Amino acid sequence: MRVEIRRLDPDLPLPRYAHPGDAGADLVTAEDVVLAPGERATVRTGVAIALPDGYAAFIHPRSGLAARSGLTVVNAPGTVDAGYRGEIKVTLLNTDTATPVKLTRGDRIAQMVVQRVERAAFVEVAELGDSARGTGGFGSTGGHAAWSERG
Ligand SMILES: O=c1ccn([C@H]2C[C@H](O)[C@@H](COP(=O)(O)OP(=O)(O)OP(=O)(O)O)O2)c(=O)[nH]1
Ligand SMILES: [Mg+2]
Repeated sequence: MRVEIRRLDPDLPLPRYAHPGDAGADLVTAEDVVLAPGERATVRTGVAIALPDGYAAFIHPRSGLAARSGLTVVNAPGTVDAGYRGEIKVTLLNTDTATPVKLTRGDRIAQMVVQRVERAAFVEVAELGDSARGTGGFGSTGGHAAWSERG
């Protein structure tokens, strides 16, 4: 699909899918930033997009950075609305307890997945229809061994 994009920073690359078939296009940071352990920062990506109605873009962490450095996206997945024309930004968090994460302008920091989204018409009713799950949630089907240690 065609998505209009504006480069707000002429020296930075556009979001790019690393391989055919990839769901996420990598976003880069427009800023140099060092995140101390536990620190977060909202960084600019140097791009703005115009998604068609009925679509949204979701900003996800990159697994390699998460696994190797503990870098994540605080509000993952971040939601970019179809109507948003501002610069796309990413709120990063260094979840590591000991090591700072150093990011250099142009580093790929997150990935953006463009998806079709429904617009719901919320219809108020007195009773909801039955379902197999009912109101069970939050571990109702069983949990993890570690849960018992937490009582
Ligand atoms: O990771 C993100 C999340 C959001 N946005 C932009 C695009 C999105 O359309 C807009 C609003 O995002 P959201 O609705 O999540 O934030 P909010 O705190 O509810 O702000 P608002 O009151 O502006 O909706 O901010 C980003 O650039 N990056
Ligand atoms: Mg909002």
